[in-house]
Amino acid sequence: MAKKTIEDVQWQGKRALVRVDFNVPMNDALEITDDTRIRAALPTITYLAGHGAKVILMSHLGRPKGERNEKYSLQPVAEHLQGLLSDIQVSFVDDCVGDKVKAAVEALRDGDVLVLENVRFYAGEEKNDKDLAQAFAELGDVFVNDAFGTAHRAHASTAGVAAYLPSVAGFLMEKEVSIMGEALANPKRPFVAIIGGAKVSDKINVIENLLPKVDALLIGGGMANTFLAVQGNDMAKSLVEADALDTARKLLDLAKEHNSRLLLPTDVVAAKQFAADAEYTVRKVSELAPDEMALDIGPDSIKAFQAEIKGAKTVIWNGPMGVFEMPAFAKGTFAIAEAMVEADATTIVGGGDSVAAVEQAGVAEKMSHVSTGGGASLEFLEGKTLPGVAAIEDK
Ligand SMILES: Nc1ncnc2c1ncn2[C@@H]1O[C@H](COP(=O)(O)OP(=O)(O)OP(=O)(O)O)[C@@H](O)[C@H]1O
Ligand SMILES: O=C(O)[C@H](O)COP(=O)(O)O
Repeated sequence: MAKKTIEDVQWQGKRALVRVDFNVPMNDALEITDDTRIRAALPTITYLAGHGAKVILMSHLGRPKGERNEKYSLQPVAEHLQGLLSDIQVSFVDDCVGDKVKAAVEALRDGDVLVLENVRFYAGEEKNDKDLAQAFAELGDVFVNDAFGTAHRAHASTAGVAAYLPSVAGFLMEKEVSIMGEALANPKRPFVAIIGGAKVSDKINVIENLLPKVDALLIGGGMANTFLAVQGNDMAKSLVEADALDTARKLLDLAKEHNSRLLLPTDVVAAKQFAADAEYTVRKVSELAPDEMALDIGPDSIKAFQAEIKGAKTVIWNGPMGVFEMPAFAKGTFAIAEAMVEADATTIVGGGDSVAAVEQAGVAEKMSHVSTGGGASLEFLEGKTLPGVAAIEDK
């Protein structure tokens, strides 16, 4: 990528102020239930420590609304990080600015790691407050942004601080932006995108941005119902967004305009109740009974989608094909994941439920890239410039 990275800096003895995205899920006992985001930051942390930097990590956790709240403390995350980094000394300080934090930074030896308390305990963080950004900047010599998952937020610790320090990307940020950026700007073809999830309205901009670029766009999940309704199918009790019918029509026209093939399901798995134990049956999309709803793509659609994926050289996927939380309606989603694993292609899974699905299927390691960003990867696929990326210096 055309941005400076941690490899462009001489680190020995310098203070690396690193924004990471340690916004990890936790249970009521404050145990981390998925540490993917912490592990994803390790290459940057070990590189910096290994090159003699004093490593100062800042992150948000949850949405504490500008107030200190122990439920959102990063202390358990710091402890978990120490468990992952047995050769490196990791300490924690229960604030993220001020004299106590400055003293903790002073006490660091080259190669040590310090985790600061949640930056969202200060209201200025989300307001991108200049004073807070400056207070962060005083803690480091160079700012490293490795928080791709938060790069769509213009906050004091993601964007504001970059005005006061030399700013470079960490390895995770570099990987996310270069793999997804390259796929969008210069894809190996055929380029196939698969979009699913509940609503068309959440993904309009993604579809608009992808249609001119892709060779084929496969649409599944609840959002496909709205397109199928526009095409004259009676979707019965299925989730259809009445407000998005015009939009769906325009997107179908846009596909024609760009000569991109837009594939919709031809059959679905239908049930009478939205329930895990509901009886289900396979129906052509034109043959739903009045009391049925479509909850997954059907076997013919799976075959058609798989054939597209099999022939592709680049595949990007965002959003499940059905209600994958219920095993009866998860086959379409898992079949897409399997097809991507088998394809001889660059395979990218962007954000949210599709990432959960590839993890459940145990195939995350077999994809070229699984993004650590939910909202951030969606905005990236929309073609937006992410403030956290824009703030990093160009090469
Ligand atoms: N046919 C369907 N009918 C109703 N709900 C559906 C259908 N297909 C998928 N869903 C639901 O859509 C939800 C996922 O939609 P969403 O748009 O949030 O996905 P996503 O792109 O992965 O988003 P996020 O990043 O917010 O997780 C899942 O909970 C799934 O059960
Ligand atoms: O989990 C995420 O998507 C990021 O950490 C950003 O969190 P936010 O939506 O609370 O800003």
